[in-house]
Amino acid sequence: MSRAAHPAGPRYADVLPAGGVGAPPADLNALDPKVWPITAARDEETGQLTLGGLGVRELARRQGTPAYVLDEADWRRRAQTWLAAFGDYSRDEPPVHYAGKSFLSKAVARWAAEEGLGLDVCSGGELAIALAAGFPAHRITFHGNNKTVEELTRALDAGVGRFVVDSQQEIERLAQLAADRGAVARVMVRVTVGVEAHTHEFIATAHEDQKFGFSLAGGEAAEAVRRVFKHRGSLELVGLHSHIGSQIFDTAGFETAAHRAVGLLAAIREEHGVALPELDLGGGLGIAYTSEDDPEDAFTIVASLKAIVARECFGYSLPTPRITVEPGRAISGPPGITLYEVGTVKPLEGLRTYVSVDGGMSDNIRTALYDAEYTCALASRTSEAEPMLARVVGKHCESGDIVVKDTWLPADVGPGDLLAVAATGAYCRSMASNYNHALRPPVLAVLDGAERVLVRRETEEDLLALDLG
Ligand SMILES: Cc1ncc(COP(=O)(O)O)c(C=O)c1O
Ligand SMILES: N[C@@H](CCCC[NH3+])C(=O)O
Repeated sequence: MSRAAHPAGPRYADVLPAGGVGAPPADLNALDPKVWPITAARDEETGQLTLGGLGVRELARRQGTPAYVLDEADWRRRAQTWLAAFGDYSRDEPPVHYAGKSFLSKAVARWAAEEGLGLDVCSGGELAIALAAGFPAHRITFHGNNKTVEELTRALDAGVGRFVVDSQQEIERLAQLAADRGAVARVMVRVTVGVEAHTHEFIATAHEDQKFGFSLAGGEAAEAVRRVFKHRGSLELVGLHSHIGSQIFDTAGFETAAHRAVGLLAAIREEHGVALPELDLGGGLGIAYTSEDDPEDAFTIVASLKAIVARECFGYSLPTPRITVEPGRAISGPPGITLYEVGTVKPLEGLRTYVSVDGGMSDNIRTALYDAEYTCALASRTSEAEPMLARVVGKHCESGDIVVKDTWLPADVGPGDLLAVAATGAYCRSMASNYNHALRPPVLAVLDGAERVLVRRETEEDLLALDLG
């Protein structure tokens, strides 16, 4: 082992593992395939991380840091896998709708279109990107608890395929807007199924005390269905929608959600004589942010969802509806990494070493917001230095500006080194901010040894252009 470059910093043997960090991995240079994109590898000669056949040193030299890098092959493979898990389906009604909130750009919308996915958007902005990319409108689902009249109008005019209605007011608004145009909007009713998903409070969405959906227990969901049926000329009810939260590993939550949603489907048939054709169980399928996470594969999840719904429907002698899902993170998360350059290293005696990078909470708010955990690796080279307990922090004026709370890095990490944080393809660029007037990093796609800028880096001119003085 080489000598540590920061002798004042804690050695792993001297400190208790903090905040869930386990013992250091046997090989700090290894890239766990569960966590890193499929094409991630170490260059044999230089030791640098390569992605899509490109070395990160050259990439950083050309494009600068911080930068989000997306492995296009991995993204597409995940989309294909989710669709394949469903077997046969109509191309006009794909069973998998990619949740664009996780990350959407025109190129990504085109990848989704080419792979045959549907697309879930939840704002006028996401809709605008999808339409600008030429995404087929009939494969778009429009979500949101407070869609504006302008957004609904635009979506109706564009021919959006499904509206997931989320309030009584919205049902009335949409019915009116559709009637004004002589159109019929295809609608799903979002049902709050009362499931306590085992995930962070801020990303759980099916317990009673939150803003999304119509409560099943309170009877609001049945009332919403009645209201939609009242507007038969302008609204067509195509199914029910349930989304229980994010980063979920345990299918028990989906099981309960399906049980309760199918109960409502049965009640609807009883009351209205209609068996609705579709049940959307939402997204939320977990991914491996660290080697400790063990997500099920898409085939296992889909088979289990299908079996649960079929069993529940059999119990009610109901025809089994078409099942749809809306994975965001499970498609876009693992293919993405963030590349940073180290600026300063500050060993704190007896505690840990703070490694400051050139980004932070403005490009990844998930650590501060959800206590999210990430995996980080020295990317510009390999190192045989001993492991040091590190916290990777950003450059913002905030002590909670943490990118990776606890990680083991080689003790010789220093200024100029590149660090890569894995699984940042979802909810990092899409939740990025300009805090401290930071310039949001670019999104680069890498494939077969070439990179393409999907979203360019912001410039000071961009900042100044918004500020009218
Ligand atoms: C309605 C809905 N569908 C799908 C998703 C996508 O979730 P995830 O990216 O965790 O799969 C979300 C976000 O949580 C959501 O709110
Ligand atoms: N943004 C969240 C997920 C919730 C978004 C959709 N309801 C995350 O990063 O995990």
